[in-house]
Amino acid sequence: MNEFFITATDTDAGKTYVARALVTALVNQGKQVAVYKPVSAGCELIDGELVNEDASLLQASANCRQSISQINPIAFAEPIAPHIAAEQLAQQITLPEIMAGYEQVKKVNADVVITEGAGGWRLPLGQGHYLSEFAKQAGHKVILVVNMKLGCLNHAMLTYEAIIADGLECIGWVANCQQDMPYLEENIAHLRQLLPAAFIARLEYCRDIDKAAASIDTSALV
Ligand SMILES: Nc1ncnc2c1ncn2[C@@H]1O[C@H](COP(=O)(O)OP(=O)(O)OP(=O)(O)O)[C@@H](O)[C@H]1O
Ligand SMILES: C[C@H](N)[C@H](N)CCCCCC(=O)O
Ligand SMILES: [Mg+2]
Repeated sequence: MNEFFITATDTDAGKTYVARALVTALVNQGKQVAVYKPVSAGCELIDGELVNEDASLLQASANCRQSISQINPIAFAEPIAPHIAAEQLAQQITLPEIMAGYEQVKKVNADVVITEGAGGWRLPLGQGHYLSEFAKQAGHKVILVVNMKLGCLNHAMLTYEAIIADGLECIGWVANCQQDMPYLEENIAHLRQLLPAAFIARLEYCRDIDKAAASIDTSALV
């Protein structure tokens, strides 16, 4: 089983978008693909269950018939930093809970599991822990989504450095070009030189996820 963790330069950078495109590309190659979104904040209450949009979108792209609660075991209603949402409810987000949720996902026996983080690499869980520790404990390979906008060079480099300093492998990065950026080509060219990871995709603004999927080079993932 191949296991990947999607992180990004920031929240709203395109992790879910890239994860959906990647899942779609792998499903189109005939793979069984499962998904995991361990922690979410920003949910709708549907039939008594907190449903996060990322989890629903990932569920719709994947092909392992997972429930929303299996995909996203830790969910908070408010769209805020998850550990603050937990604090407000006098709850704690713990790594064992996140690992236990992942054990359930592994039982699906998929060929590939794509996990989407929340926020950026160093997302706090509270009590001095971070979501990056889950990626490390689970031994995931990391894919970095760079939201192409002014300031992304610094964010991309710092994120890459933190992934490596944590002892994980960053196997690839995606340039997510969802907005106009002056000198976009130059910025991408510099990142290709600066980031020692495979350039997996350049994604333009596009609402058609199948088109985005077709732009992904999955060869670095095998
Ligand atoms: N290349 C793109 N083309 C069109 N829309 C995009 C693209 N990239 C991202 N978006 C849209 O931008 C918004 C933010 O992207 P997304 O939800 O994937 O970010 P995220 O990193 O997953 O955020 P979060 O930290 O909340 O999980 C979404 O509405 C998404 O559909
Ligand atoms: C609500 C938002 N869309 C994400 N789900 C959570 C982003 C948390 C970011 C925390 C931080 O690093 O400041
Ligand atoms: Mg997301």
